[in-house]
Amino acid sequence: MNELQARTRGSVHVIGAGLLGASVGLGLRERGVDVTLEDLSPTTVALAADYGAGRVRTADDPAPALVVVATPPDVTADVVERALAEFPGSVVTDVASVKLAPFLELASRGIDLTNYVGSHPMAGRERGGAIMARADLFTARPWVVCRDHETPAEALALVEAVALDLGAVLIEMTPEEHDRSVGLVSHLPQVVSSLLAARLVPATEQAIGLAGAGLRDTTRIASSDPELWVQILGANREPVVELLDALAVDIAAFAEALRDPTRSGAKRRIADLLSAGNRGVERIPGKHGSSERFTTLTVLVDDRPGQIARLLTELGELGINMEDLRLEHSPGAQIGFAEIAVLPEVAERAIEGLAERGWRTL
Ligand SMILES: NC(=O)C1=CN([C@@H]2O[C@H](COP(=O)(O)OP(=O)(O)OC[C@H]3O[C@@H](n4cnc5c(N)ncnc54)[C@H](O)[C@@H]3O)[C@@H](O)[C@H]2O)C=CC1
Ligand SMILES: O=C(O)C(=O)Cc1ccc(O)cc1
Repeated sequence: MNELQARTRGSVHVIGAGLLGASVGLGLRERGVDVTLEDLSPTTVALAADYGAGRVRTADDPAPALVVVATPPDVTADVVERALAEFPGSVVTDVASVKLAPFLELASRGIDLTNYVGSHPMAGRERGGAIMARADLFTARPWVVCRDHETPAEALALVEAVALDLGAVLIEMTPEEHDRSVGLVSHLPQVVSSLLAARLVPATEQAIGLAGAGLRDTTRIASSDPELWVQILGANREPVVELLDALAVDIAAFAEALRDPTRSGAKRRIADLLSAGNRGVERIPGKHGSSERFTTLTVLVDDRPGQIARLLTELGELGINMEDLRLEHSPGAQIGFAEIAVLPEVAERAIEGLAERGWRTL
């Protein structure tokens, strides 16, 4: 086992040993953190323990330093309340996909929330369950932490230590900011993807047989668990309904323009909406060739064995860290393109260094 030094001090108790809970357990166990597991389902606890996500809590175990509540959103407030009562000296966090509803629910019950810090890792999979868990689920993914001014520094530090031990990138937000943001980047895409995929149900085999990457890209998350999403969307309905209403206006405008594209201004309206999409997609972090944070160099690569390996080695020798790589090559063509994303401040040095070594960049 790769026991890297853990930032997390003390033991962690996970309540809800499904996809998220077991993934937290697996990742922390890799760091040598003592993890105990609990679930309504004894089979889920046994499975998660068998996978190496932790062990069953015993009556002799001292209170954990941190409790991670990874149960469905509709029971999150209840489970957090119970954890705060059962472990009064422990910090309690949850990983539910919505942050305002559980917080307001807890606050309305008059519970002391000093030791509660809501959080949300922006990482998941289409299917839940311990069997789908992965130790690296959170690697390089944002992990939102919702503190308030009364959150003790040690409580915040403990939740942050767990997120960092799991390889995540910390982001602080208020519950309201969080829910608005995920409404746009996670909940609206889920609805659109599901509704789009639902159009395929009555389609002929012949039509479905023509499906390619475009349809796969836009419908991947339509395989998500409806039960979980009914809860998430219900708990974040205000921002999501607002976004859906705005999208419906755009869809109606698009259809109207397309109904008679010969009408004056119609083609421009269509082009404007499509190019707004181009600008939007370019803002997605990590999307190829797009991130504002990186400069993309296109390097011409001869279609000979070992060329890409040589290019990467030589970039390494130049001390250039590659942030992203995309290869483009048409079968049969004598040349390919390696699109390499680098930090803007090293782009010029990379171009010069590569030119000196005989590479052609566009
Ligand atoms: N699935 C995803 O992609 C993501 C989910 N989340 C959030 O993580 C939380 C868990 O989701 P998943 O791990 O996907 O679900 P899951 O269904 O894989 O696991 C949830 C587990 O909680 C257990 N459980 C339910 N009620 C309980 C209770 N009262 N006490 C103890 N255990 C209980 C269930 O038996 C189940 O094993 C949810 O709040 C969800 O919003 C956050 C990020 C991504
Ligand atoms: O598939 C994806 O793009 C995800 O990132 C999944 C996901 C689902 C629910 C969340 O609350 C957070 C992340």
